[in-house]
Amino acid sequence: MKIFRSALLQLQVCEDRLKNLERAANLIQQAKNLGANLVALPECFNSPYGTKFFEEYAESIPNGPTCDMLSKAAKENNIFLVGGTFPEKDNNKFYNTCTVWNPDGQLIAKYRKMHLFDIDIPGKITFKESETLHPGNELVTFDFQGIKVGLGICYDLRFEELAKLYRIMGCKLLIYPGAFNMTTGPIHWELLQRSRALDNQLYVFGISPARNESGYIAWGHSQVTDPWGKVLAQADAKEEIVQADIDLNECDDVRQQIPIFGQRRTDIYDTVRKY
Ligand SMILES: NC(=O)CC(=O)C(=O)O
Repeated sequence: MKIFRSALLQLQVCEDRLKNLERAANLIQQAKNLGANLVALPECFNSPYGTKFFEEYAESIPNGPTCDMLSKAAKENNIFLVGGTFPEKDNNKFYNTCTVWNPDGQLIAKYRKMHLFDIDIPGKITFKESETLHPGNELVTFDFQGIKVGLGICYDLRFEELAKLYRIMGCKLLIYPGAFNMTTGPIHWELLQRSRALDNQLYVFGISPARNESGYIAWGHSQVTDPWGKVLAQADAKEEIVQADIDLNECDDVRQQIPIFGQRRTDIYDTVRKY
């Protein structure tokens, strides 16, 4: 499918897991009513974003209320659903994990955040995901009706090598559920997505929770960027659905007209996956 409608769900997340799931299910249905066939949720959509919440809200995959909701919503609405992220528990370890569901409600991909968000900007923000989480060690793609889609989560956006490897693997779309904050969001969120899109000549989706009022405050501004690096659609801070019609001919056009991928000097440098 070369042209399809996508919907990014900038969900308002609260401390009540079941309310978050209900609200997400409702927005998914609204997205379907708008004609979307690829729908994506934000990072940490079943819980507030914070190391003190991860263990309490963690579920094993594919068992648990969050997977149940995602599977049912994908099936009932006959859509591909990128289930944002939620804390995963596996063998007493915790991960920040994205699941993807097909229109039959089957789990078709699972990606664990590879680069944990450990930063310290004095007087602004200190965050250490590695206090409770383990990183994932695998790149993950899925097939959306003939299109290869690569997955990353939030801080992963900052690592160009990951995006480049997905390009090398043949991706035309990268999807990043993410929750940037009020310090890094205004300066980096849009720029990073445009950079990944431009460098790799592919579409990039960034899906944030809506702005909340306390704790870790999400920047919002969920965004769709095209392979020219142009922002096609962007949310403000509140809950909303960002809808965009994606034309993959744009990827082919930019790749043909500015053929940088084949012009890389891989005799001098390269980006290599080590497993
Ligand atoms: N929350 C993240 O993982 C990343 C982030 O906010 C940033 O890179 O800035």
